[in-house]
Amino acid sequence: MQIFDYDNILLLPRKCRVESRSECDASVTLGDRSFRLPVVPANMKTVVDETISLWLAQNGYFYVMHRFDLDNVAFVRHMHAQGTFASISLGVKQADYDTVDQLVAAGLVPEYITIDIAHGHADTVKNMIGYLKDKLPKSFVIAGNVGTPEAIIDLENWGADATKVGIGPGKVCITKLKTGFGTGGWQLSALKWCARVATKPIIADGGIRDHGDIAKSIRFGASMVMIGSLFAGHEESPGKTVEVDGVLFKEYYGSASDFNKGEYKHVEGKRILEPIKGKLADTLIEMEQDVQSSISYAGGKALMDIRKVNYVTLGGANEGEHLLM
Ligand SMILES: NC(=O)C1=CN([C@@H]2O[C@H](COP(=O)(O)OP(=O)(O)OC[C@H]3O[C@@H](n4cnc5c(N)ncnc54)[C@H](OP(=O)(O)O)[C@@H]3O)[C@@H](O)[C@H]2O)C=CC1
Ligand SMILES: Nc1nc2c(ncn2[C@@H]2O[C@H](COP(=O)(O)O)[C@@H](O)[C@H]2O)c(=O)[nH]1
Repeated sequence: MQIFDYDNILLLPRKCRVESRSECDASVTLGDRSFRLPVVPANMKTVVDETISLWLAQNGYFYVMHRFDLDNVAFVRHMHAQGTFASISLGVKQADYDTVDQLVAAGLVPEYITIDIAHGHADTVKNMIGYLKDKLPKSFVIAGNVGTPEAIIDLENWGADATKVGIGPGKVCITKLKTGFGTGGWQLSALKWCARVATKPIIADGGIRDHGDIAKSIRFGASMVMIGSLFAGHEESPGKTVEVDGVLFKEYYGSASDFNKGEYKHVEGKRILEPIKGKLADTLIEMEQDVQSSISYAGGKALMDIRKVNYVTLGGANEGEHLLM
């Protein structure tokens, strides 16, 4: 198996089929909804909050609300009252089963539910998927995180409608250092490996550092990418604003960091500062334009045309050209 990451790959252009990049459609379908971009901000406390979730939903973007110190029932009710879809996260503990029961009792059906735990290839996830499919059969269930084809096959067989791939590639992840496991450093080829067996959408989660990495993820089998660090440093970002030598930053911490957990136990995340770079809406527009450019370089008009391109690997033993035959 070839091992590579975002920095070791470049996609190869095909003859252009548009006169303007505005003809290229960056939208993607997940479940029975279509979204402007194949990008979702990470379901982390320093990346999304209720206000950002509502704004994203109302402006044609997918979102996944985080699950920490949150009343999921009130959140779903609020989103539905605003006329938008509800997309929540759950864990696998008794409190999460209680949340499902409360949603059912209140007659609330979230359109999207993401089961979000560190080691998603687990019977606890199997049981939660089964519970959701029984109690909330109309909800679209995303399950993760995983990093192997075996896990993709199991999660799909257990009933997940989409899977999330990425164990430790994130900017505030320390899973690799603390446990010796994960896809950190080879996330893109792990995605390729997983995509070979997937029959349902994959969300590639973590490790995106540049907008071009979105197209690379699509090329290697993702339907969507989840991004934390590139979204954490905006004026509206929920993290605390910190001033260092006259420069403004936003704090960005891992969901498995002591900052999120409130205790130092099974810590697999850290806290960093991201420079503030303006408004979230502007970054999303720039991302859309960059994905449109990617589609045009792919010689296409639609997002999935990116899947048709060849690529080269740069540096290392795998260096060379890779042609689609
Ligand atoms: N994508 C990634 O690489 C990672 C992401 N995270 C994020 O951090 C947050 C917290 O995750 P998590 O700690 O799973 O959530 P929770 O604290 O809600 O734990 C979920 C359940 O899984 C158990 N659990 C957690 N890790 C493992 C493991 N390695 N093996 C067996 N059981 C495990 C926990 O029990 P117990 O704690 O008693 O073991 C608990 O019962 C999530 O948002 C997650 O996505 C965390 C680490 C890696
Ligand atoms: N190993 C850990 N992974 C974490 C933690 N908190 C979040 N995450 C994952 O990172 C991505 C975001 O990655 P980025 O490279 O875009 O910043 C996020 O979606 C989670 O999957 C953590 O504490 N430890």
